Amino acid sequence: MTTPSTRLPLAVSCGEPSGIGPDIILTAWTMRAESDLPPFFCVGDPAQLAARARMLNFDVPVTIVEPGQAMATFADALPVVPLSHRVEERPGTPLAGNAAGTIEAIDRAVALTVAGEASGVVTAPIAKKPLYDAGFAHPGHTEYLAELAASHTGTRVRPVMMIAGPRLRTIPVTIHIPLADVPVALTTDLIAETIRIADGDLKRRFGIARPRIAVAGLNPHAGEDGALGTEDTAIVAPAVDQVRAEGIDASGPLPADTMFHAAARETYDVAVCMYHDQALIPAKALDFDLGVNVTLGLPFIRTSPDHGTAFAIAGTGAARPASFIAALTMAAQMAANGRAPA
Ligand SMILES: NC(=O)C1=CN([C@@H]2O[C@H](COP(=O)(O)OP(=O)(O)OC[C@H]3O[C@@H](n4cnc5c(N)ncnc54)[C@H](O)[C@@H]3O)[C@@H](O)[C@H]2O)C=CC1
Ligand SMILES: NCC(=O)COP(=O)(O)O
Repeated sequence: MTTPSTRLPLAVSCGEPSGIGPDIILTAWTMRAESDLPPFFCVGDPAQLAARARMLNFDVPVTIVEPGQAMATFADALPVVPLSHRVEERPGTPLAGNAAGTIEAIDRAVALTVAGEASGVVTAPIAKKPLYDAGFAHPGHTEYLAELAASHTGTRVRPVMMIAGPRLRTIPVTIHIPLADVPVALTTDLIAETIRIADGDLKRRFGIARPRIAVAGLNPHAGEDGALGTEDTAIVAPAVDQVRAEGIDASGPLPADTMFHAAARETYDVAVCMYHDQALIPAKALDFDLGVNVTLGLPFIRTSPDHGTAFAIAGTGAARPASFIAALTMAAQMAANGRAPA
């Protein structure tokens, strides 16, 4: 892996073409000066992006580039590294025929970053269902990026999702699985591994010298000493004990209902939660517009806005770009911190 550099652009994958990905990419580019945006290129279909710009009444010159030309182009035009697949412009309606381009954009953005032509990957949102229908066999970006990373490096990669906002960072140990499967999927090893990855990446990528990690219980009141479920004492607590013995500043299992209020949030740098909604509800409730989805544990930088494809407002001009801008800014900051995992 090449060490990321701030002298490189970020690679933005276009995401679901029928969603608000094109809207937020184009809007962010128009705000590049006022938002002091790090330069980026989009991996996407230039014709589709130009069509969306016209629909939004944006005067955005879309210019096809090689990645190496993006830095020089960014001030005057939106640099686009073109896909080999064409993408049909149909805001609000996901099309099965666009799936190949959506996936190619992720593949190319990762490949260019691994090859040292971009400082990190910022993904615009994908809709899961149209990709599943097209045969995409991964729950989401997070898991797919880990597979791509493993294929580039030859090493197993365990990806960890973190939603990071100005007021709260949370990590779900289990991600896109049915709620009923969560208790079975949770193991002491999985929780301990998640905490270790969080600890390592918060140090390396975010410059937090000794991350304070709060670990949520699974059950109400963290199981109330076994009276409300046994997983907290049998599975979660041993994971916390294990990582504490290794020197990590972890605490828990904590009752999830009382760990997200303002005073409680002052006591930790990240909350490790047991399932998707336990982590994402407080993060999005507090910081939806400024939340960033970061994948920890990868050998390259990846961020994304915390929101989805918002089909109902694609092409209308109603999509707010703030979370995408925060994702760009955070990726650039992580690149400036400059350390890839050992
Ligand atoms: N990083 C990613 O790739 C993510 C993808 N998704 C996918 O997005 C699709 C839609 O998911 P939903 O649950 O409906 O979540 P969503 O985030 O797309 O939309 C939720 C609500 O927030 C609004 N909204 C979202 N982003 C907005 C923005 N930038 N500006 C203004 N309003 C905004 C939408 O209009 C909607 O009312 C699903 O297929 C899901 O899998 C969801 C979250 C993240
Ligand atoms: N709920 C978060 C989400 O769907 C984003 O997932 P991913 O595509 O970044 O893995």
